[in-house]
Amino acid sequence: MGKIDAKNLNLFYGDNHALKDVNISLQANSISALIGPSGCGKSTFLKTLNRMNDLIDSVKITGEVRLDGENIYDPKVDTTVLRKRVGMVFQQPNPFPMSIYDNIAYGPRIHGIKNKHELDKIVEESLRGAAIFDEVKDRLKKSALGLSGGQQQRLCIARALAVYPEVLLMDEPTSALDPVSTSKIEDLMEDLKKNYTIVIVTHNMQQAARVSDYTAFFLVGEIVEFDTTDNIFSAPTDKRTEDYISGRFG
Ligand SMILES: Nc1ncnc2c1ncn2[C@@H]1O[C@H](COP(=O)(O)OP(=O)(O)OP(=O)(O)O)[C@@H](O)[C@H]1O
Repeated sequence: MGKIDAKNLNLFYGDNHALKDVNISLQANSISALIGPSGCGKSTFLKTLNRMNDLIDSVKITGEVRLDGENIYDPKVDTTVLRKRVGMVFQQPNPFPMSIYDNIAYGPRIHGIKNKHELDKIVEESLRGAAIFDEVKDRLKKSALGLSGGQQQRLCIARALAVYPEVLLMDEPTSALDPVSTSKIEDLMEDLKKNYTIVIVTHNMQQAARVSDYTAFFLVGEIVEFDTTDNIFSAPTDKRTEDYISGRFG
């Protein structure tokens, strides 16, 4: 059993069958990369892992996604609790228009933490966890919108960490960033996987090869191949995987 197991997972946007019988087991304390051409269902699959697709009216989902063995699509599941356990970082850094401190304290406050001392501790721990504390410690009360793009993205990672998640979903987290910020986030991911299960969508093959332990290759809604990143990049078993990673299509 993995930290997350998808079983016969299908997703339809109206008539569009966007995920076709996806079966995959994602291991704890590892980074799994989702790769594949545009429109093949990577983001859709990522969003099924914390039920973000529930927010779209036309969506129909069959099959299961198990988190620690329990189906997150069971009607009894509280999606607020689920999304606390399975946090998400988006492509564009999206800090709230408030102070750096309040960005991080936002989630914990919603979950009922009011004590200032406790919040101070969470804010510092989360910023340290996202390797940005030293850069912002003297301006915690200043607006988060004054940070650079790379700093904003690390702030968003810190914000995700502040509610003590178990899984971090990252949808192309570095595609809007310069190479230096990208490299900082990649180093950070390596560090974070000691404590979290990370799933990342990336268009960047080099990034998938650099940071991930496992790679899933998606094509028109199906997983063609899922294996260790070493195997996917050095000895793929499916010709379509080989063609994609060698740049013959996509
Ligand atoms: N909100 C939505 N409503 C309807 N169809 C959608 C929606 N989001 C995605 N789709 C469709 O589902 C399919 C998969 O899209 P998805 O965004 O998951 O692909 P992707 O692999 O992440 O693509 P990209 O690499 O371009 O981000 C596409 O056909 C897309 O048009």
